[in-house]
Amino acid sequence: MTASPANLKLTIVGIENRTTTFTVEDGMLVVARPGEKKWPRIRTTLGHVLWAEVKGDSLEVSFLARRKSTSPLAVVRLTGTVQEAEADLASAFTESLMDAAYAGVKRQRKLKVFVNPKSGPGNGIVYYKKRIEPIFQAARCAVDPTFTDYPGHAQELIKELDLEQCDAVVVVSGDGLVHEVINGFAQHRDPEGAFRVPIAPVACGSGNGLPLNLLGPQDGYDVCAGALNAIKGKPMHIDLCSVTQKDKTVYSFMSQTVGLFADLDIGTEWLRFLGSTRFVVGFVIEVLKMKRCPVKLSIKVADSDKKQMVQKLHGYHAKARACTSPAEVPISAEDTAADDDSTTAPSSAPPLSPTDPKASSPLSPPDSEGWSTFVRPLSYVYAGKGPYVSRDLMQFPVSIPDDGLVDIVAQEITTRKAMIDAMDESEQGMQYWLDTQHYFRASAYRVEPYSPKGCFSVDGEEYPFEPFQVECHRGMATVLSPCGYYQAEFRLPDESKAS
Ligand SMILES: Nc1ncnc2c1ncn2[C@@H]1O[C@H](COP(=O)(O)OP(=O)(O)OP(=O)(O)O)[C@@H](O)[C@H]1O
Repeated sequence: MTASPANLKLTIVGIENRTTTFTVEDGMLVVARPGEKKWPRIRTTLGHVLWAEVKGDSLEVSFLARRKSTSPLAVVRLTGTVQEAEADLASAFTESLMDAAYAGVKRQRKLKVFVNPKSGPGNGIVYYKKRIEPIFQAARCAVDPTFTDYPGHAQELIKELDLEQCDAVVVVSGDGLVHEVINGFAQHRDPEGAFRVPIAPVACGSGNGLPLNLLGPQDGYDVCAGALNAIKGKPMHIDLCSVTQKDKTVYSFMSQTVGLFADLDIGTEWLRFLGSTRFVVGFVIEVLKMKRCPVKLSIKVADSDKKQMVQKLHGYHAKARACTSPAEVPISAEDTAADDDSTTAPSSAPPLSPTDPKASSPLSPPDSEGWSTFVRPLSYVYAGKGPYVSRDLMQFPVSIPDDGLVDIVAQEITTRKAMIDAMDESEQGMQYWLDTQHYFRASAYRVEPYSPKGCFSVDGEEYPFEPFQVECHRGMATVLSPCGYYQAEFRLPDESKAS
């Protein structure tokens, strides 16, 4: 049989004594099972095929598929007996199907898996055993699982990771355990080699910013989509931020915050049972308190024009989508402010409305080294990489994965109503357009508290409320991604209304 993915077809009668026809057409696997009542015709992309083989007279085809376009992914494993007359055709079919399903991807990855039994509402172990492990087994991956026993357990083990024996580190948890893995890599005897090992997050926590950014809002919380990404995702570089306090440095892949959102992150541990709703409830509680954030914020600004930042994002996405492989995703010179002139002043004044009486820049002029100071009273400072920090909040909508710039939101004190209203479409990042929400892209920034009391959160984990400096390091870590860029759509407000 001269099988190519365009014309593959196999009809056998050996699966549950029914005639089953497998067809590959237009990059899809179609399985027709006329006698099957519940799911007679399954259609799924070749990328969702986990395994296909004939061994002796046994056929197995395993894949992920959705019953409806909005359903989560489910594992389907079809096994049956192949008659002697069908054997050659079935072997040729499964070999061609596997070639197409794993084009450009190493089969049977070696996966180091961490499962946090305590993350989010505490479903990690159940999800792992019932939904994730069967996918790894179907794909014949070599899996080394650890159920973490205490905070810091994953970090201790990752420091000693045998890099030769690991194609990816899978983190079945929230963002806190990813933070541990990143900092374990930094302490590895070969940190450069360790940071080349890609991380594949599978969402089981409360925030799950990283899986949302990599898999998008539809699949971000789908543990099957996360498992598939671990098996087939392609390496994508992301920036890390070093956060230095006194003589200690930690690495942050997602966020650093002081003020309202830090109080929320740290102060709502008791609401963990609510899952991601914890952050919505916590936000309302903190807005009602409306505390000031007593800090001095200094920034090495690269960009602060909101519309231009959106246009740059769109330019980046257009190029990224034109690439077939994440490794090819380019960053154009005009998108890479971190390269040469990251210490220059903002390209234009922040977009305050023309009638705003305070329509002067909220930043002091830059000093000789390019540092400016934010000069208005603050409610919070929220900085980070990656658009989503949780399902309900696209905090950094114009973030680009590896351009060496960290996004910084400086929220000026405003009314409670304005803060609550702004959260209305915060899952689409619409708070970005608030006049009182100042947004900078920067190579570095510093925060110096004026008061001894407060909370400081890095990737959702608590750190001392003491001065800190952050520097963004271009492409320092690696994650797995289905497409090579953050999957979050963000438009100019007039475009959003038009659609
Ligand atoms: N067995 C364990 N018992 C208690 N804590 C643990 C255990 N294993 C890991 N941890 C810690 O649990 C903390 C929270 O984990 P994680 O961030 O993964 O979940 P989450 O907070 O629910 O999610 P998110 O960070 O996305 O909001 C991390 O600081 C991690 O170190």
